[in-house]
Amino acid sequence: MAKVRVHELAKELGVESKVVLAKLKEMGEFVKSASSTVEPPVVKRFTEQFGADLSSQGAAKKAPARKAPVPGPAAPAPTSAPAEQAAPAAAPAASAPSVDAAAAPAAKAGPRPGPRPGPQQPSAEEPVPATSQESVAPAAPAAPVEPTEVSEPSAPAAPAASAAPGAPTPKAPTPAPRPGARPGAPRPGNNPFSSTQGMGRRPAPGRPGPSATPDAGPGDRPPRPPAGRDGAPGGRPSPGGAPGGRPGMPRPNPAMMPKSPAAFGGGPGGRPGPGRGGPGGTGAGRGGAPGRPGAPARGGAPGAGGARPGFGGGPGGGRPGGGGRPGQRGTTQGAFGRPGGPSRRGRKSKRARRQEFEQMQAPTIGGVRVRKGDGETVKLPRGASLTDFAERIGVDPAALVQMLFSLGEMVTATESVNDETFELLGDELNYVVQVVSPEDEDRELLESFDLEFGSDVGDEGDLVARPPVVTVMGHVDHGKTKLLDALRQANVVAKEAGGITQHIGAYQVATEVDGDERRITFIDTPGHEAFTAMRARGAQATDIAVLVVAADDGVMPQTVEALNHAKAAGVPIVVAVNKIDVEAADPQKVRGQLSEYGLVPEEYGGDTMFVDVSAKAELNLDGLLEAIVLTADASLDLRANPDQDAQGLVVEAHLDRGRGPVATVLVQRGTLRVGDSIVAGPAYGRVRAMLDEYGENIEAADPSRPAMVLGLTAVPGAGQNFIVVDDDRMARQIAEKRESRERAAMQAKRRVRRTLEDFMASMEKGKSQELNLILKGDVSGSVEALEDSLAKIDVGDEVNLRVIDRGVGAITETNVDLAAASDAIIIGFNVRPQGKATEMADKEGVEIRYYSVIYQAIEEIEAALKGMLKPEYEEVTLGQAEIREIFRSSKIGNIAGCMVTSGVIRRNAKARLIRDGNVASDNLDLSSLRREKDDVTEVREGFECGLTLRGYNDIKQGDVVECFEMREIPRA
Ligand SMILES: Nc1nc2c(ncn2[C@@H]2O[C@H](COP(=O)(O)OP(=O)(O)OP(=O)(O)O)[C@@H](O)[C@H]2O)c(=O)[nH]1
Repeated sequence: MAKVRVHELAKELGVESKVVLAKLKEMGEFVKSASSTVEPPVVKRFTEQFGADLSSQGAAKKAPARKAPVPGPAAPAPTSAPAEQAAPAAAPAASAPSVDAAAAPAAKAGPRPGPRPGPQQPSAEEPVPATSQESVAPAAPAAPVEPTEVSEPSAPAAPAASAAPGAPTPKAPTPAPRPGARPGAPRPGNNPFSSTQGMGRRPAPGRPGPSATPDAGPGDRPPRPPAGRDGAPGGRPSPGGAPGGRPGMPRPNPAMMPKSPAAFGGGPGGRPGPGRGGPGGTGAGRGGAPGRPGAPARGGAPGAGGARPGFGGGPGGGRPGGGGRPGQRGTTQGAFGRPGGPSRRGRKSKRARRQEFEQMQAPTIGGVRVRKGDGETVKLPRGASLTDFAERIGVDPAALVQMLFSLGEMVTATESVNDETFELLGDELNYVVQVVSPEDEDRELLESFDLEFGSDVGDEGDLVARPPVVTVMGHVDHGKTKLLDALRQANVVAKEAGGITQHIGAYQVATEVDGDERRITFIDTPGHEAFTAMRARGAQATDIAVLVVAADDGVMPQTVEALNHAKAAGVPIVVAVNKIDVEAADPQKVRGQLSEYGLVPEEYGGDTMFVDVSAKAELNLDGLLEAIVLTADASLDLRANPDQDAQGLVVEAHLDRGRGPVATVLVQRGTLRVGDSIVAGPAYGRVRAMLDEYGENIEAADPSRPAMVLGLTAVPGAGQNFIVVDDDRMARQIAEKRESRERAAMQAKRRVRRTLEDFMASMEKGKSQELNLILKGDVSGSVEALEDSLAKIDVGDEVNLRVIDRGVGAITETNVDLAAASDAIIIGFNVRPQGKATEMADKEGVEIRYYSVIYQAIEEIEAALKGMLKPEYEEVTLGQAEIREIFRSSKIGNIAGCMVTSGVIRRNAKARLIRDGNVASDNLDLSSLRREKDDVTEVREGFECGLTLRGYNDIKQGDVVECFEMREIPRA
């Protein structure tokens, strides 16, 4: 607040101006007269030191008057405003009258205050009663302060009590004692802030207080109106700053200025306490005495707040009784920003706190710190690598590698990791790792559209028998293809129709078994590779496997392999002992051999049907068909619901020039119809037309029926499932999601590989680079021609081209393996990949390039080689600037004040310093550039600028700074 004049201060304290003048002079303050102004800090100190005494003196004089008000509970009333404000708080606690009110707060506070204990309590009690009466008076001189407190309430109130009781005199005595006690506490006034306030206010009112003497009592001082407040609970409050506080505040007393929260109460709780107490005391002295004294006292006691202020004094303490309030006050103070400083905390926080947090979260395993999870689930596709896992949980793959190493497992970042290892890592890092197969992922995707693949809709009654789907497997050259061809011819229906003319990947034949026409569907792709590939995709198209064994050759490696695959898939086997037309045929031997593998012929008591046939001579083909039907009937329940949206598998697919994507699908359940919206793998569309194996259009395909579907947007992969959905939109959405997932998976694999390649290349090859190629062609002539032409490409010594393998024929998995191991690219000249080579190449990130024209291959490879050449650079001068002035900065170094004389000067460009026409220094970095006070990226000719050259200070007026940059020269 504003400055206060001596006479105002005197008035406030209820004494004569000369008294104040004298005291001020004692304090060493230079004051001339009653109208001299006193600075707030001085007022503060003054009130702290003499306020109590003076006010008590004053109070003494006015005592009478004071009392009046105080006493009655009514006290509050008069006070009105203050009282009211304080009232609320007080109310509760206050058991007693007005005064109590004040105390009340304290009371609550009490708890905390705890400190106060002993002494006070006693006193408190006494006081209490007094309190009730009110009054003020009390205050023993010395004690003054404390007494003021008033408290009343509960024990603690003690202090207050003293004051309060205040009944004038009588109380006084009591108070006295306590005072002592409290006082002990800190000297109230010491804390500049708190005290001040406390005192300040109180004083005023309390003046009386000072006198402690009850006698004088507030009454005397008429002015004391405040007393009223005091009396009223309100009074107290004021100190606290609490609402009540305000009231109290009225007093212009500079001391009150509290502003600083601290002032208020030092301790949160504190403030209230004391102050109030005081009040109580007050009434009379509202302050006066009480206030401060009390405060201090309490404060003291409590220790805590003690200091603070008088008022607040010890919150707890003070209030002895009531610590309760404190609470509140405390809060309030908090609001002010207590001590401390939030700011400081905030400043430090962000970074420091995050680090701390991460540290806490990061367990150290094997010396590596990796952030720990919260037990969340991480789904990984089967065969995922540590890099995949690291990406999902946002950590460095290298840390996981190191961590695993310390756990005893040596795994590279890109290597596929088994489920157990992920489980182990998950446990360590607090994640639940779920290895999800692509099929599971797809299932989830379909579920999100409320679709389910793989099960029939409806109940038993809806299921209808369907033909078995058969795959023919066996050793090389044992006659699989021949047999499939022969069986086509065996198709009774086909025979009538004139034979099958189309190969669509699967076909159906009809035969008669026990007089019934039975159909059988054959997958027209022999060999267990296709069968296995489908299974790898989670597709099981086959119901029965026909194992072809040449009677003249017997069981061979692939025979065993095939039967193992079939067994693993749980597919019943029918053995076709082929080539019985050959002389060397020994069908019995085959039976004997296979028995050793668990396939025991029925005639030997087993359950496997062996059928002797000749594909070439078309012998006993009907017998084989019958055996298939019988086996199906005996071991399988082949039924499906034909009345639902169709589902099934893609058996084969390709891009047809005229018809676009074409896919042969095998319906497994439901009926596929022209016009259906279908999604097959990442392809979708509406079935525009369907053809059967005869090349004829069909409108519908029921379970086990293969059909060639036209109308898809893309070519799906063999083994992928198809499903009919409600509309095209849903089909598109599902397909798009599948596609993006596949793309992401593929990119992830490739990305990893590239990174590794780059790393290895830089490590192993140093400056030179090498392009490894594997050449595959349709004929040896083309491969040689290609290699010769490549050898003639001249791109200098920096790049080496190396053909690490060459050969005739399809691109095989072996080729891909080698390419992956050597970071090579495979060039296919008029050849295509074989088997799973494409799939493997995708997985390994091996690039396969196909050509049918040699010069095109040469051209592209040459371009690739050039792309690998290190770029060449040339210097391009940007501009020059003349140094006109030099500004020296201890921080930045010498700053050149320049005028751009030509071109442009650009920040971060290169620069050279030219002095007297000679290059004084070259290849400098133009690290900062300014126009006026702004950082700029460039300054053009005719403008002034300030610039610095990183780490270079040897500049002089008249020097020229030439700015240039290096630009890449495109290769011819
Ligand atoms: N004598 C005789 N030769 C047969 C019979 N079945 C197949 N062959 C011949 O055996 C050879 C191999 O027949 P494929 O049908 O190509 O045998 P595959 O098992 O399909 O062979 P891959 O496709 O290489 O696995 C051909 O020359 C056929 O003509 C048969 O029943 N009797």
